[in-house]
Amino acid sequence: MRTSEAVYNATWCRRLKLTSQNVLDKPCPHARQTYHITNSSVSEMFSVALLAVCLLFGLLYLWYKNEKRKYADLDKLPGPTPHFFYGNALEFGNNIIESFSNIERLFNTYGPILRIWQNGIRLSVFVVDPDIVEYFLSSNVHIKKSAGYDLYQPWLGQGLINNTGELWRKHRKILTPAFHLKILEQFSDSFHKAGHVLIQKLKQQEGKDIDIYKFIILYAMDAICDSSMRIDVNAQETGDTTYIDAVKRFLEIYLTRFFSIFNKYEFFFQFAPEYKQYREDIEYLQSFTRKVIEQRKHERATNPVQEETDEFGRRKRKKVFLDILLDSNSMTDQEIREEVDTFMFGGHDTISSTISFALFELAKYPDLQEKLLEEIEAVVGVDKEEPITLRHLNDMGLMDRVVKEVLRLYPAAPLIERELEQDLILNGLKYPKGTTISFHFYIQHRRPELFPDPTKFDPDRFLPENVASRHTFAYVPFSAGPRNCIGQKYATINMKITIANILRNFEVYPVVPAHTPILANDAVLKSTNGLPIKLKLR
Ligand code: HEM
Repeated sequence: MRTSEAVYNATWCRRLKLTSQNVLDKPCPHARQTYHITNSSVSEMFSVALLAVCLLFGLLYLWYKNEKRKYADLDKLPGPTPHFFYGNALEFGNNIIESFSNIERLFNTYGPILRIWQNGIRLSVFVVDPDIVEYFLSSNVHIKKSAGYDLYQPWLGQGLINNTGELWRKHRKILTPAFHLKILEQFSDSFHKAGHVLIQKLKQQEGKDIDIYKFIILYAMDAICDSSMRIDVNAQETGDTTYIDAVKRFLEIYLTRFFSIFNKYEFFFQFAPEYKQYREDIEYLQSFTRKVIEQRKHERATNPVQEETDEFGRRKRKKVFLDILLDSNSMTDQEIREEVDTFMFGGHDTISSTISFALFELAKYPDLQEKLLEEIEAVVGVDKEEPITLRHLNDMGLMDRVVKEVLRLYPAAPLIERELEQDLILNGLKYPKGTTISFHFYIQHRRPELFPDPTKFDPDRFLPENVASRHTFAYVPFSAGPRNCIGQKYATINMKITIANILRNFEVYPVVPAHTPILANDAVLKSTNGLPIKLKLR
């Protein structure tokens, strides 16, 4: 026994009228008692802790079972065997090429509607069945985007692509007039102006193997900035790809995070090696937009007249997209910045990808090119400088079918998602609130049941008689229903004018040996190994 303890016990024994002799000669009852109290409190504490842990695990287990039970019906859908913790998250691979081809494999294995456990307790339904696609996309209730869209937020904030509910309704209402045909009509000037530079740049590439995407993306930057914000960024002249590169890196990380188990959470992702660059890119992209807005505000303040002339049409131009936001008076500076970022994102990459795929496909079909040229010349005339108007485009049936067929084979937005905000019963299955519905347009557009001989490039699929016999929701490159693409008309006009201008100036050839694109989805469908073609001046 230690001295201090003996003194302590002796004191207590005196108080209890025992002699120190008794205390010190015999085993002291208090000393024993003290020892026993310590021992039992540790074991008691241990038991309580154990009980608490068991209880916690028990509760977690019950919660896990309960969460899983919500999906009892949907779990009956075909799909790969899930792991209890990470579900089917490992099915997608580690990069955008793997995830793209793995999704195709899943549909080939399990059919047009399958279930994927995102983790142990959250389930997604993947669909390429037009009936189910119609049910969800045409709904006014199921308009909420899935949690995956939150990954856009660091860049796009609460812009139109991300937001939902009342905020979405308010912004959609403010923005819709910006895409009125009257406004779009003026945009053809911008497409011609930027297109003129594109043709000059392409002339310097005559006879060479070129990746056409690299030229079109700079063109699209000039076109979107001029048409919707009336700002000259001169991307084609300067060859400055800083903005484009930052978008590319952001989107690649976006899709990798989308399918990752941990990195989709900022808490984990902040430790990833690419995090610093990611943050710098976002800062660059947002400061670019802030500058554009400030520039426009300054111009409006110094030159309040809303009508301008330009070197091409000398037309009087009215409000553009950014003016409508600035005039709305019901949006904060941050909301305006987020919508401009959203339009920059929606407006340049999708269009560039589609125009590039169109030229890549047309290069393989010289007869089709000739027919298109005949159509263009019959409608617009043989003068290559004659601007193509919306009225001209209305008379170009073949061009319309070609662009539609390109978007069938290469839908620029190949995957979109919704998250259910309430329970529903569909085809006898309960879809609980929180279920993610994934629509895979790339796979759907290549289903042989919907498009026979699906890999064949055949614009005649869009002849009226062929369209009439198809499900209305078999072909949905711009989505459909209340949350369809607000930029659909803008995109179509831009793409048709650009393709027509290139065909008026060049014959397009494939490279030798033939090139097979390796496709991937980084939110926009891309060829990861480029889209090489050859041009010959007409
Ligand atoms: C080939 C070109 C394009 C394709 C294939 C395309 C496709 C789509 C698709 C499929 C959606 C639905 C997204 C979803 O539900 O998650 C969408 C939405 C959207 N698109 Fe496009 N898009 C294109 C061009 C454009 C352009 C040029 C702009 C803007 C100038 C634009 C702006 C938007 C916006 C803001 C939304 C969100 C609409 C909303 O939720 O209310 N898009 N687009």
